[in-house]
Amino acid sequence: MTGKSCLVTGAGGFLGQRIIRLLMKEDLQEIRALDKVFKPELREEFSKFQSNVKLTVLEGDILDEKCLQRACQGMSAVIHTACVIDVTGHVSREVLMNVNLKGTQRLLEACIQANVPIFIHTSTVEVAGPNSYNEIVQNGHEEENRETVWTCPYPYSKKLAEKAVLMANGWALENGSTLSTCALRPMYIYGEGSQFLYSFIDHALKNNGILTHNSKFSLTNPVYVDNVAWAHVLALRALMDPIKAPNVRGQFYYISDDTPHQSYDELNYQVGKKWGFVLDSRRSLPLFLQYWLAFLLEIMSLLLQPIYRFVPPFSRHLVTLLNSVFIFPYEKAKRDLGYKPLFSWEESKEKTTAWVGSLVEQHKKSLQTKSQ
Ligand SMILES: NC(=O)c1ccc[n+]([C@@H]2O[C@H](COP(=O)([O-])OP(=O)(O)OC[C@H]3O[C@@H](n4cnc5c(N)ncnc54)[C@H](O)[C@@H]3O)[C@@H](O)[C@H]2O)c1
Repeated sequence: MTGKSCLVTGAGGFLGQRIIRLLMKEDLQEIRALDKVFKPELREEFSKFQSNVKLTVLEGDILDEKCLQRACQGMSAVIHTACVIDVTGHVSREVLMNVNLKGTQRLLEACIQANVPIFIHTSTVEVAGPNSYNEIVQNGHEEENRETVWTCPYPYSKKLAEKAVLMANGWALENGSTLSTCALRPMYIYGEGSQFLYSFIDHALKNNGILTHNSKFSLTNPVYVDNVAWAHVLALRALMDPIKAPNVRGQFYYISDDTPHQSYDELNYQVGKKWGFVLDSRRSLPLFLQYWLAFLLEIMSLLLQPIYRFVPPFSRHLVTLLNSVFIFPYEKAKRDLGYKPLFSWEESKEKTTAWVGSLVEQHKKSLQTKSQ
């Protein structure tokens, strides 16, 4: 990849910063890290990297066309992870559609104008479903062409964004060459710094160490964050490799690893048990009741819409997402990208557990300070 460069959007996020760290070890000339906002600690870490690669940090919005033009200028590739994730309904539909779909479309247009020939898009397994908790997917694969039927903004905007990216494969650039695109669909991502894991642990810390247990019926294959980041680096290498690229252009890949199949709650427990966290042992409502209750709450929200914004505590989509068997191996990524997880389950669990331990420590310290 000598003399090559890469722009990473969402570079201040959970996944984006891991991609930057791995890219710094690649044979690249320049990396541009773009995000709406960077935490000061991360900026400092980035400024201290010892590497031959030039790292430029850009603060800007992917909806800002001028910012995108500047960011894309002279780049050989774009890895697009910037996104707003929300499955609770707290973020407005408009924001999700704008950032996730319009932002992706604008970035594609900026690549055409700036002659950036490679575009790697971080999609999500959610573009494929699950559509019903009754449907069991234990060995899902790319050839099935699964598609979410939900119109809630996160899966919907991600589905349309991925379609836009894959459709753009083969587009002519201003200089006459063509754009190559591909999309990666990671499973639920865990690891140090996960905002979801953080909120589960934070909630449990305020609840005597009891972890919520509302995804009892799910069976998924979560993936460790550095393994997902690694898949992005391999996708970049593949699209830059004239021999591998023809197989990868216009394709999407499920990205998982060797993390054992488990429910989301079980994963929280696995990385929290060392610190005394336990799963809530109370019985929960049968799934079909949860689902219909969610439906009633959604109707209530719709009726109240003209006078009040009522966000239901859970939706049919969330009940389905949290209670489905939805598992996708990584065979196609292995075949085309040479993907093999960098970290085993044991290593990933150990790192994540240590991070959970640091959250527990922080919590204890903040309690001590309050009591002084
Ligand atoms: N976290 C998961 O479990 C998971 C699972 C599958 C796929 N993904 C995908 O991975 C990608 C990264 O997710 P993440 O978990 O790192 O999320 P994250 O929220 O930590 O990172 C997203 C980053 O995008 C940035 N961003 C948002 N709006 C922006 C804008 N308008 N302009 C510039 N930057 C903007 C945010 O500031 C944030 O730093 C997303 O595309 C997501 O759909 C995540």
